[in-house]
Amino acid sequence: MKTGIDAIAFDVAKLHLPIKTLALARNIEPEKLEKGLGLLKMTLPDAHQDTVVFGANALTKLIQDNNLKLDEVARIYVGTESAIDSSKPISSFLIALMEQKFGENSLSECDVVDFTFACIGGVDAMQNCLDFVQLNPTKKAIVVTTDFAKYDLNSTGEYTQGAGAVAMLITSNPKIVTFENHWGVSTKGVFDFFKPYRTISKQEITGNTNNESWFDNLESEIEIHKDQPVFDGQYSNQCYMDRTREAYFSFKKIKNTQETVYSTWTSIVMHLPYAFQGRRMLSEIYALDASTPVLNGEENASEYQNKLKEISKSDNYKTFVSEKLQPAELASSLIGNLYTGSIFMGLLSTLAHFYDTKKEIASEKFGFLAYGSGSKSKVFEGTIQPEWKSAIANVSLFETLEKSFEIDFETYEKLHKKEQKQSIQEPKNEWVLDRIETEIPNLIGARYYNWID
Ligand SMILES: CC(C)(COP(=O)([O-])OP(=O)([O-])OC[C@H]1O[C@@H](n2cnc3c(N)ncnc32)[C@H](O)[C@@H]1OP(=O)([O-])[O-])[C@@H](O)C(=O)NCCC(=O)NCCSC(=O)C[C@@](C)(O)CC(=O)[O-]
Repeated sequence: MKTGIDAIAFDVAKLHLPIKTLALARNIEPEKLEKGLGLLKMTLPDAHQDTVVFGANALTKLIQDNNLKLDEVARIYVGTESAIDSSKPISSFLIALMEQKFGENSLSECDVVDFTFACIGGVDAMQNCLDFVQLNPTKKAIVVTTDFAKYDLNSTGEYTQGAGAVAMLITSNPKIVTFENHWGVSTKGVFDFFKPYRTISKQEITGNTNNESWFDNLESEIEIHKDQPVFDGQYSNQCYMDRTREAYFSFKKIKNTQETVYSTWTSIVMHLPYAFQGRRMLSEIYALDASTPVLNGEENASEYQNKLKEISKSDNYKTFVSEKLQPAELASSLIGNLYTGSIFMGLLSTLAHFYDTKKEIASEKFGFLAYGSGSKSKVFEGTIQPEWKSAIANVSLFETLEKSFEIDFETYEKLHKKEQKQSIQEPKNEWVLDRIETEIPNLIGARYYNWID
């Protein structure tokens, strides 16, 4: 029995800063970001938005566009690394919001949970749901990925920011893509990118040495949560390359094949922290799994790197990139990093591109190379289904991204620093964060949301 993605919906932040504006403000050559990394715009949340809002908007669209009956949905599993609470998962908020809109107790028997492993949590959630549907073919599951990729101002991550969510219906005999049960995995515990609990000594804030209570904080250290990660960009690239290479060859071993695996894939969909990450990182796998070996294993470290550079500039590799990778990059250039949603947005971008260019891809195989910092990669493959076109006909990906609202640099910095309290765009047909409780003691921090028609 086949299992896979039956329907997709998305909600990407509707505000963007052109990359050129950021580059000029930061004294970076715009060509480096546009032509070197493939960036054109970066999206960011409006004042009324957070990751619950994006997830709830994508989920609401998925339910409405596909006339889903909520009592048929057995589970909603969320992939995120932008949780807003250390105990209450985003999926618990989503249940409450969907019941607010579609009726009390309509999801009371639905199993929900969040999966967190940096950018790969959405793939983990999906793999789990595929197994569930395999065991329970009449049941439906939903995977929601939702994140806000926020980096410190002036950091090398700043130009890779983005925000939004993707929601997918996982069923038996799906309309869009089925996945084979072959999963190449590579894992290693490293610190390439992470979001630790940070502390500031109370003494540094108050100037007092006697640990006096400060806003009810009795501890001598004040804990700080930041959305922005601690990271080492070039090291994270190396971890990305190492894990995906290992997972790729693990996948090849599981498939028990001698052939060049990537040649069997019409498109390759990778985790894209920025549009050109895939093409910059894949040249090694391209060389190592080539039918005529390009690397002989005798090279020293610098010869190896030089050969990879040479390969990545070759005409053959450029053709390979434009055929197999470029369709997935198109949306990424206009959005930025979606963390858990990036790989699924890459799939949607590829499908939307082939839909718009009228290329028939039914029965074609796609390769998927997922990565999450910390670090883990999963490599798997899927087959596009005969009804893929009708299933994405109303998704309107590029038309929606086209309507994104451009903001200026000053507004961007105000939003980033949370100084902008008023919404830039009036909300319409979407969820908004209405308020956060500050008075009632046993509800401090509770977040309340409303649907705006
Ligand atoms: C991604 C990095 C490291 C990039 O770091 P960087 O230092 O900004 O850029 P670079 O020097 O690595 O590359 C610049 C490219 O632009 C080219 N260039 C230069 N000038 C020009 C010009 N004038 N015209 C045309 N091209 C130009 C230059 O030649 C080079 O291309 P290449 O060497 O590949 O050919 C940085 O943005 C960063 O630190 N980002 C945050 C971390 C990150 O995204 N890491 C990616 C891997 S880890 C990951 O994917 C997981 C993640 C981040 O999503 C988190 C998670 O799992 O949750």
